[in-house]
Amino acid sequence: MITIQETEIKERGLLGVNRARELGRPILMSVVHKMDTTNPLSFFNAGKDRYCGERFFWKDPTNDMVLVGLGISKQIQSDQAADRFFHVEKEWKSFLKDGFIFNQYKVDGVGPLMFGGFSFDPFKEKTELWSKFAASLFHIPKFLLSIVRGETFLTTNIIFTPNDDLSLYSKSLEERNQLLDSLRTRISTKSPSLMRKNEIFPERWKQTVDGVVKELTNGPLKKVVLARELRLEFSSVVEAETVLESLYKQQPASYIFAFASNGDCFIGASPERLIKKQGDEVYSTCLAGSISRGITEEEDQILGQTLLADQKNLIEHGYVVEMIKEALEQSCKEVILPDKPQLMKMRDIQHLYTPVIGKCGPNTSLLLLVEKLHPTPALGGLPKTLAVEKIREVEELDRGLFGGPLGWVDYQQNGEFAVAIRSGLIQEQEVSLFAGCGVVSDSKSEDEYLETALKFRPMLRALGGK
Ligand SMILES: C=C(O[C@H]1C=CC=C(C(=O)O)[C@@H]1O)C(=O)O
Ligand SMILES: [Mg+2]
Repeated sequence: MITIQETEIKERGLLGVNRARELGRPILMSVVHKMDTTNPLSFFNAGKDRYCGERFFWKDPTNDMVLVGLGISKQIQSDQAADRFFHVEKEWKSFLKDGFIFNQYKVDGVGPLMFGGFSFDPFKEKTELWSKFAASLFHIPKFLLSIVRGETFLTTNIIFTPNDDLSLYSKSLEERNQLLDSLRTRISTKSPSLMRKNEIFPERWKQTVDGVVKELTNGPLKKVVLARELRLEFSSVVEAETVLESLYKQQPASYIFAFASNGDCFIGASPERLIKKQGDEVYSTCLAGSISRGITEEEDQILGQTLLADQKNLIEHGYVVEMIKEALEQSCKEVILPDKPQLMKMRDIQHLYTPVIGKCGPNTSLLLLVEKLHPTPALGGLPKTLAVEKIREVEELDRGLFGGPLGWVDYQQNGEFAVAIRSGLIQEQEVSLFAGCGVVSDSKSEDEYLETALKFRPMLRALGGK
């Protein structure tokens, strides 16, 4: 329980009202409190009725940062393609300007923070599938639960407009108390049954892979990542909280995310970091090259060793390392990475993995780094622009947020973005799953097809399918 003094209500209410009137525009007031340990899934569930299409969830693989947002106090959204990263950053900074932030904790991920993502390719024609999400979409929640390295905080964001009066502050606190009172609410854990599985044109997809392979042998394209969709139909509405709970249990080493917008929910468990910024340090990940897990420990090790020595996968991985290193060297004083990949083992799949650390200036923009990196050749290809154009031309899928940068930025401009893969889009009784694979000149379309099937598995399991 958070106790509030009467004087705080009056003083802060007055501050907000006065400044909004003085400046003649909306003003943010953000208040941070420390809380007792709270289950993040219960917090997400507590928002089910009141904030249904206005929720997000984020957990990083180390469990250092869990974020749950309920309600929307401000939305930054645009379908404009040009300079989209710059525009989001500009709007974020102008939203923070002249606001009041009551935060005594020097911890990243608390206080005002925006969560959201960018579509994979804003120049690709948008289809009905992604109609509920703007191509650049960020939410600044009304209430943010942050669990940072084991400590729990609650941020309440209030927007004072010139027409508001003192009572806005106390109303917001009332709403918060109601929310905290409903934390114990349990949701039904009954999963709907999977009725139909529809692979979207698998044979045509393989032909597209074959066509791209032919082009790769003649250059200048070296790698193109091609993705496909699996559309699922269930016996009743699929609840994001049930899927989230399953992903949380089944994929502890992944980023777990859910992002609801206008009734649809983009959800997944991605192993891939795009970029994390903490002060003047940045961290990225090269992840590309895949093989299945073994049933026995021995088989698993043999598969891992096979992957580490496989030329096709080493080339596929090497392109990602080359590009990320080069992109970070443009913004960082120092970039450190091992000279050989190691293995990252997830529940269904193992990957070639090279971690990258960079030292940048304290004022380096996180979104500028996102712009430089996205898409890495793990999702786009090499050379970057040509590969994205090729995908736009030959891929039938509207990727939307799949494969794009998804994550958060706090008011100190720290934050983290994952590459939104191993993911799906929940649309009431139906769900689309997405998976891609790196196509290089040695690729065989049948193998790539099987690799994408493996990548559907984490989401399929979480949905109760096989
Ligand atoms: C594009 C995906 O995975 C990427 C990340 C790791 C390994 C990959 C690969 O081996 O092809 C992909 O580049 C996906 O999961 O949809
Ligand atoms: Mg691959």
